[in-house]
Amino acid sequence: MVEGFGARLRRAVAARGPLCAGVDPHPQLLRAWDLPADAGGLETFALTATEVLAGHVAVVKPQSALFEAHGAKGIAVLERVIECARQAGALVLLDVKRGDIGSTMAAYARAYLGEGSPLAADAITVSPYLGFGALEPAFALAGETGRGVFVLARTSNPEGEGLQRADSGGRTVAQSVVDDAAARNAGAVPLGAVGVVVGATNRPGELDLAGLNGPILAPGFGEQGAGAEDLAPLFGDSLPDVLPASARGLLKHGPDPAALRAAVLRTADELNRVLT
Ligand SMILES: O=C(O)c1cc(=O)[nH]c(=O)n1[C@@H]1O[C@H](COP(=O)(O)O)[C@@H](O)[C@H]1O
Repeated sequence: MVEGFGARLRRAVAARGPLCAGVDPHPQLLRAWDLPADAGGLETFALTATEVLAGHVAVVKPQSALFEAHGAKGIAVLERVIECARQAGALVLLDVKRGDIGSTMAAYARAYLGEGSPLAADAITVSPYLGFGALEPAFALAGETGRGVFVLARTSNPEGEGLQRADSGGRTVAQSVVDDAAARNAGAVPLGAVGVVVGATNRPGELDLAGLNGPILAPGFGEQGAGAEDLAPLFGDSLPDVLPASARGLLKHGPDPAALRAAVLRTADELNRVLT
């Protein structure tokens, strides 16, 4: 039987700490690294960043859109980033935010979670807007292959509030996503494979995460304004399952690999101090 994603993630976090390093090759960052904003620049940027970051963190999160923007060449670089991160011992959470009707979702699942697919990662981000149940093919394939799925619940951006805090039968939409994920994770040991995304920029007390039994991706840490000290008030007892994610806050320290390495080590230390 394959080892579940929850167990794989627990092991990685125990060894390296909870920081999730984003590999987001924004054109502005390429320019700041003195690279052309083309596929060649993308390749140098993404592989340099991944080689440095993936040796020190449990999870690397490449942002797919920033590779897709370069067409087929960008996708080829993304495949190499996934491989490079894996070689360096990190789990790869591919940030693709997919979500579709079930039959199409099955195709997305095969692309990103299927054994042998060139773009298969250890986990992906998905959007529940077509219904939590429409994501079932991704949950099923992730379960079979020891991979994970992170469902957007309460995102880090200010525009998410109206939709995610709307009433859904006496609870917020965001809480209903958390509850559906909890139902999917019930009984999993040590941790289920269905995670949720809850931005680190959110206010404490909005969500009940106690029964989730799954990982929580917390982007917004770093460049979007949340700091290590915000995590305990926001996540309380769920803190051990939180993966604080930062991309630009780390990547802006390149292109010097030593400076980038120092930044990721500093951030990981800061988190360890607050979280332990
Ligand atoms: O799913 C995500 O990763 C995500 C969800 C969310 O609520 N907010 C959010 O910022 N993200 C992603 O996390 C990354 C944040 O990047 P930085 O703001 O540069 O640290 C980007 O790749 C976003 O697309």
